[in-house]
Amino acid sequence: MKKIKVKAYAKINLSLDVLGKREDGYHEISTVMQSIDLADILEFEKNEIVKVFCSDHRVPEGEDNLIVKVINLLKEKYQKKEGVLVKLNKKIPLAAGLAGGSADAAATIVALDKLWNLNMSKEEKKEIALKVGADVPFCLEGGTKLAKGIGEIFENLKVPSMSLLLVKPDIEISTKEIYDKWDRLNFKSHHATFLVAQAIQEGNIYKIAENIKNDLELVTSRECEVINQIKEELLKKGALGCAMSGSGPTVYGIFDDLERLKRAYEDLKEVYSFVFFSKTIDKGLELYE
Ligand SMILES: C[C@](O)(CO)[C@H](O)COP(=O)(O)OP(=O)(O)OC[C@H]1O[C@@H](n2ccc(N)nc2=O)[C@H](O)[C@@H]1O
Ligand SMILES: Nc1ncnc2c1ncn2[C@@H]1O[C@H](COP(=O)(O)OP(=O)(O)OP(=O)(O)O)[C@@H](O)[C@H]1O
Repeated sequence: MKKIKVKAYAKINLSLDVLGKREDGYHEISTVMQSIDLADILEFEKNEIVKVFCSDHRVPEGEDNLIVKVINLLKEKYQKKEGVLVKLNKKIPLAAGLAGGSADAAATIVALDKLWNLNMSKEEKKEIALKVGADVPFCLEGGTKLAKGIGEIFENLKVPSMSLLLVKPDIEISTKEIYDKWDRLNFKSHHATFLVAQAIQEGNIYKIAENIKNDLELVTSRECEVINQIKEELLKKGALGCAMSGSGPTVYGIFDDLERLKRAYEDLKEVYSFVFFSKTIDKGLELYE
């Protein structure tokens, strides 16, 4: 029986400017999105029924799972009667600001396109992706992108390779709540994206690290003081710069010295439940048939 295996990579936001609220409730943003070397592994196999098995029991296995959402959208669009078995080996922490569910959704689009011989165009894949979530179109493409709109209008960038330390405190964040609070709190954007994109174009990791900034950090760190604490610790331990990813709570630091990074990893893993040594990569998905 044909099986397809996909590695679905997480993302971080090297910048995130919130520019305003649209009529549909979504926010216009300007952000630099970056794939990182931290991935869920998914296996897809033809079957009569639809069933998702996940290694982490906190992940919903029914209709709320973004994988199931993609399967149902594709079944409807292409009038498919068959099902699929999906095994998800979850490595990307949940509700962490790292687009874990979105990466799984993107993986499902490319896997089912192959498994069900759908011959989807790039535009058709993107259309399904956007129906599932704002981060899913990025996860389909991956790499480094300047993203506008609600995060789906792209310009390619090429980032120099960077070593990162990710630290996630033990809290889970609702993206919707954080955007809602952004409106209520009336914060002003830092407009960091332009400077970060410029630094990337110059290939200058020091300038990138100096400028990384995420507007949503203003909201999340109000409730989770630990975010500022992690940032302070990362800087003290030699990070060139650090910021929160997405709606949080994961914080990452950029390092140019692997010895310092290793020491920071050893120290911080004694304190926080998820500490991960990662690096930037140039793709969002990897498919094995
Ligand atoms: C914070 C980021 O991760 C940064 O890349 C994204 O903007 C969020 O992307 P996502 O989690 O895929 O978002 P979705 O699942 O589509 O939306 C969750 C909720 O976040 C809010 N949302 C999301 C994206 C956006 N540009 N504006 C928003 O206001 C909406 O209230 C929406 O109901
Ligand atoms: N395949 C999936 N993997 C993880 N969570 C999923 C999945 N499908 C649905 N969910 C639900 O979505 C919630 C948010 O999960 P996810 O890990 O995608 O958040 P996130 O990384 O903060 O996303 P983003 O960065 O795109 O805002 C989870 O708490 C879970 O209930």
